[in-house]
Amino acid sequence: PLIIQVINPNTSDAMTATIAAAARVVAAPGNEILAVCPQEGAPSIEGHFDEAIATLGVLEQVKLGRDAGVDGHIIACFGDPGLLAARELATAPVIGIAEAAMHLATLVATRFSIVTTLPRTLTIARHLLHQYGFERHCAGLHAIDLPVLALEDGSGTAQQKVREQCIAARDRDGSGAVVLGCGGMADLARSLTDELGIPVIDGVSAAVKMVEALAALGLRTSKQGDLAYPLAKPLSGRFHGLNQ
Ligand SMILES: NC(=O)NC1=NC(=O)NC1=O
Repeated sequence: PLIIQVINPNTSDAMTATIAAAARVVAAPGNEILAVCPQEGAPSIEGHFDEAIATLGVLEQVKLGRDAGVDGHIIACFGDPGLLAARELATAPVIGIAEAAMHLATLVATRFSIVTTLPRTLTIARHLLHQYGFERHCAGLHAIDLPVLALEDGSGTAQQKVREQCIAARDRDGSGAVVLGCGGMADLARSLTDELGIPVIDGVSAAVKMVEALAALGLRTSKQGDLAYPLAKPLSGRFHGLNQ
């Protein structure tokens, strides 16, 4: 059995619980989901600045997980904050939910759309499409124009907006699949897939199965070249020891 660390990079416990539940639904029997979030940081991540703040907390959690011997790390925020830095620190695989969802979307459709939260985070999704090489696969990007934590306010308004944007994406973009662009949407994928009749993909569950696949194949983060462990040097103050 595996221990899979799922890191919610924001500090909102309700969203950590949503993410953890979605991960546990799909985890193979016997595999443990260790859901964590940074002790300090941003309550939600809605832009480049928030991502920079969150990255330190992600790295601290990755180090704790590695030292606890987890079999994989998942960065459960759609910006995949700190992904490559985390891979330097990690021994086990590190999967971001955006890359996981995008990869799976390309396996079931020739073109996919993305539905995310605030319009200003659309640029972050575009940057990831470029970084991962999926620009030509993405037929459209949509935002529900609600803040991330609206997904946890219990009103159902955000969930309804996600549903509307997924339907619009299916009917207007000519895409065969939709990627949910927020960790807080993780619990919506199954019901939307059934209702819309096309694959609606959540990156949390996608990442859990990718970690399981990599572990089954004996594949871990390469420590050759740029993903080798961080160079040994004395880090000062709050960063002391983080690179060890
Ligand atoms: N595009 C997003 O909504 N990104 C996110 N911000 C968070 O705090 N969690 C996410 O997944």
